[in-house]
Amino acid sequence: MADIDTAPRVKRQASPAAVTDKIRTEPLVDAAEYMSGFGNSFETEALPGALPIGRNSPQKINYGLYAEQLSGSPFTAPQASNQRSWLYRIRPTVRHTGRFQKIDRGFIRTAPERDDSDLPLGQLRWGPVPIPKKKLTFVTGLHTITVAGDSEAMSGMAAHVVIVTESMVHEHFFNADGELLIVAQQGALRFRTEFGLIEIAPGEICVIPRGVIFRVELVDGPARAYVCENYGGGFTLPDRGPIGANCLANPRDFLTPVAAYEDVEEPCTLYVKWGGELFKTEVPHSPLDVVAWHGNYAPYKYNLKHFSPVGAVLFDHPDPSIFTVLTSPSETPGTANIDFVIFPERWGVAENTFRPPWYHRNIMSEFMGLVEGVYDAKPEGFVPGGFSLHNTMLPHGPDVEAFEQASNVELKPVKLSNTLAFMFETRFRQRVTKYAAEHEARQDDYIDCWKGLKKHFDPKRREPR
Ligand SMILES: O=C(O)Cc1cc(O)ccc1O
Ligand SMILES: [Fe+2]
Repeated sequence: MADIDTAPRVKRQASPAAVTDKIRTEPLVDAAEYMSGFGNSFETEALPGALPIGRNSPQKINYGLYAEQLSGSPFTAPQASNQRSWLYRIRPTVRHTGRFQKIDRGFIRTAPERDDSDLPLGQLRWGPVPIPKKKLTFVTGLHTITVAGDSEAMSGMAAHVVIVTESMVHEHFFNADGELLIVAQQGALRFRTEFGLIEIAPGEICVIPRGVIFRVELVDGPARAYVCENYGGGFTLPDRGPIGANCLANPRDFLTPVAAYEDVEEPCTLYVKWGGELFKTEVPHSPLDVVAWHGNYAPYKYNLKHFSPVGAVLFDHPDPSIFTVLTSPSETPGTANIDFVIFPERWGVAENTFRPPWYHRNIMSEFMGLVEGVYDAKPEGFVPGGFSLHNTMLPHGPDVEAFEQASNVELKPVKLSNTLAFMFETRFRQRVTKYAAEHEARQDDYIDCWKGLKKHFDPKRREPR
């Protein structure tokens, strides 16, 4: 039996999740509650009757709330990609921002800047970035590893590693440069957002759309996560083509929080990433004051255990696109701005097949991370919390050990267990930041993992068909 969480995940009775005196650092008693579905038009209210019925913007709103629209696509985007939500809140967001002050952006970088280092072109791999003793929040702990494309043109991405050792208290953040896909690797994270509460643990992901205000708290100790910042079209489910209506990531397994607000009159700092710079603004109250909302532009989470992989059931190794969880499309059909691809537990059954990834060169660039376990192409050196970069057109594939093993092993059905790797794959080159280039976790000897691949060529050798 696959180890699948069968407990109900969606509590349908939304209880008012209000906090009225101070900002919480403990989970709400009745912690996260979610609604199921991907890209739905959701509606949720933390106080009964807070949502106007049949209209968005009546003259007066129950409880004295303000109505505000948050647009995730141009007003006139085609129906299928049109995204917006209506938020009914204690104060409009314009009251949650004062004058902005530019501050040090730390290790955050944004395309298209070249954060020059002397690192020559090459296949690259890093061990895990250690979790230090010093205090790092979700904002100060963001370390950019690669940038790709052009955030000004709203295309491309950045790959970051975030290390969190401290909860944000009286601090909030929004990113105007892109949406954030967070892949929890070590330790759980609680996202208190304008739209409600999301908790993720290793093996789970969440997506915070561009512009959504949130703060991040620790749940059970320090945390490390990978973050894909998507400057382009919002992540969506890939078309399944001939696979049909089911498998891969199913819409019902995506969870969006129910409304939860706090009515807190205490000084708060709002950090904003805008145009590659970091700003802050101070206001005397919490911005997480949305009592009700409806719409299809909202954060969501997904447990990667619910991904149903489809693969080769007789022979050969399919392209990794078969394992796409989410895709950020570009204007060119079939050419993703980003594909978020996972390599989860699965069975290997293909006959007369070299089962690990083939040796290859790819026009797309591949940033990979490992949440847990072992990746079949790299049994050594690619460790949980680490990451690798195989850039546009750079050759790569299984290391010597994986090649020897897969070339000689008896091909019985084998369960690949204890493994969860992923890839942020983009159509753009990924530029390595100075921080990543100079980091001591970078494995200078990475390319030696292929050094032992020997010449086996023999013009007289024939394999049985
Ligand atoms: O390079 C990698 O390890 C990722 C990858 C996996 C796979 O099964 C096929 C192609 C590919 O790029
Ligand atoms: Fe690859």
